[in-house]
Amino acid sequence: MKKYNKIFKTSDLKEIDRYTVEHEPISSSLLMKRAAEAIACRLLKIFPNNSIFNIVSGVGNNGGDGFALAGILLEKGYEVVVYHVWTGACLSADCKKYREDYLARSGSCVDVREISDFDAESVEGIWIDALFGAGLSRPVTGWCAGVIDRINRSVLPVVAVDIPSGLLGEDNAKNTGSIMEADYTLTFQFPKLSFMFPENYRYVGDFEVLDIGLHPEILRDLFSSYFYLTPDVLAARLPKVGKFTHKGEMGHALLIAGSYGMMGAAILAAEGALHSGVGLLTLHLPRSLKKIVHLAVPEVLIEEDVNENCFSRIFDCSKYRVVGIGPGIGTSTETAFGLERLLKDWKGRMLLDADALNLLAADARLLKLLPESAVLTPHPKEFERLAGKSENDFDRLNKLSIFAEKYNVYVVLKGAHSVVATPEGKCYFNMSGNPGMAKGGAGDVLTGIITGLLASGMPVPDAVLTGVFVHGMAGDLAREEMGVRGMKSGDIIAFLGKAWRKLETLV
Ligand SMILES: NC(=O)C1=CN([C@@H]2O[C@H](COP(=O)(O)OP(=O)(O)OC[C@H]3O[C@@H](n4cnc5c(N)ncnc54)[C@H](OP(=O)(O)O)[C@@H]3O)[C@@H](O)[C@H]2O)[C@@H](O)CC1
Ligand SMILES: Nc1ncnc2c1ncn2[C@@H]1O[C@H](COP(=O)(O)OP(=O)(O)O)[C@@H](O)[C@H]1O
Ligand SMILES: [K+]
Repeated sequence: MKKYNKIFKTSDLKEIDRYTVEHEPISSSLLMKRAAEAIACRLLKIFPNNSIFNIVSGVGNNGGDGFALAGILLEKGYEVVVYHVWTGACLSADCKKYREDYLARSGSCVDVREISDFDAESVEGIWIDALFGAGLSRPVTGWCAGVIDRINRSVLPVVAVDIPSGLLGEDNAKNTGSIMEADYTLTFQFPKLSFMFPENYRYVGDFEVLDIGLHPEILRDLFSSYFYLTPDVLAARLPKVGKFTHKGEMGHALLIAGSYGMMGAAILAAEGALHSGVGLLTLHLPRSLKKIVHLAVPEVLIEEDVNENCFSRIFDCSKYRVVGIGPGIGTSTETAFGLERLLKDWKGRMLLDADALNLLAADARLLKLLPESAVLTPHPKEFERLAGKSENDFDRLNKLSIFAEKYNVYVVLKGAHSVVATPEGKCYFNMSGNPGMAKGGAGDVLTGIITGLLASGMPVPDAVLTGVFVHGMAGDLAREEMGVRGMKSGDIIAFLGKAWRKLETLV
């Protein structure tokens, strides 16, 4: 079974590097060349019309990547200038080698030993940031910070090699030094943890992970509690749907959603579940509102609440494999009572979203009633109500992990890189999705998808991770057709079938 890809600490890179050099085996300078070739290849695809490259190199191996890249671009006939910023007196061995190779081919190089040596104003083309990489050990201050600040004031695009210079790989929240504001970051082998945080988008820009063939054994064996989701791994975990499968096997889900004025949430969630393989779906609805839903989603079975306008009580859940509750249910006292009764009675699979989470936050007693391995899908505001304010994105991630462990639940913190925290203290970052999904109702669709997958019997973590990824994938397909502005939450549903097909073809 394919394993989920890990996000390592930047401080782990030295060990991964050392292991690769020893066991592939490959010399460190050839590994650097391989990395530079991967950067060159991607760079020329992103900027097909650019002919001038201004590479800012430091003295470590990130600077070495810069010189190796400069050599490759020079050979291809591009105009290249390296600004070699002497941030320290000693060059790493490979930086020295590729600097000498580059100079031997009459590559243009400006030695920058103080800020007055660095003129960023008359420059054309694009900037390549190879000043500091994973070896950054402290915030960047002094005249080196001036180099970063001048590039940040430039209007030219900036592409960071491995990591924007000055950005710390994990907790960057208290960094007071200068940090490069890249438009793109081309990072080696795995994304760095700090790339996942909204706070750092202004530095990282859009990032891509380049496979530079670091040794699979060390990537497998080195510990990390952080992972990122890729379609190949999820596809390999999709259960087969057999020829003689019947609807009973695909599972019967109960969705408790909607209230007066919020029936759209129920419809979106129901559609999400129906397009994610559920065998049977029952929607539990306030009495007066069932007609609207039956016309919109004829495939669902409907169960009426005793209350006209909101959810108040469920009497028997025994026939369901999963109960999903929350989208659009409101927070009335009747609904709070209904949720409390449900939590006291139901110990099976469960997903809680939206107002169900707000009700949990309002009454901490309810948290203790959560069934084992329940799934919670808060957005950041809902999570704040549940777990309190966070000082910054890194702090929020820690809180999330602690919360998931404490209550023995899976928590999906929704966002551009939604993160799934597990009861075992692991965190999985989603890599699909786009800002076109930042629209009301997108979360309701996700609730439906995960509820549907839980009904089909998939292991809980696989159902949650697959649901989060495929939701983003459908959003990405919708964006391809109608763009970030043109798409709406219902379009995520419209493209769910194609997203499933795409994932299934990777098996
Ligand atoms: N791992 C791999 O498999 C591969 C890795 N590769 C590349 O290697 C990069 C990591 O290289 P690296 O370890 O040499 O670190 P890098 O960031 O270039 O420089 C460290 C230097 O900066 C200095 N320094 C630090 N902070 C500072 C500050 N605030 N202000 C001033 N100086 C500061 C530090 O000094 P010191 O802390 O020792 O005083 C040291 O001199 C990685 O990001 C990737 O690009 C690829 O080649 C391919 C394979
Ligand atoms: N910028 C973004 N990039 C990727 N996905 C996003 C982005 N903004 C929102 N989403 C996704 O859209 C969904 C929004 O959910 P939520 O905030 O609960 O919306 P609602 O409550 O209106 O349904 C989440 O799954 C989230 O991950
Ligand atoms: K860099």
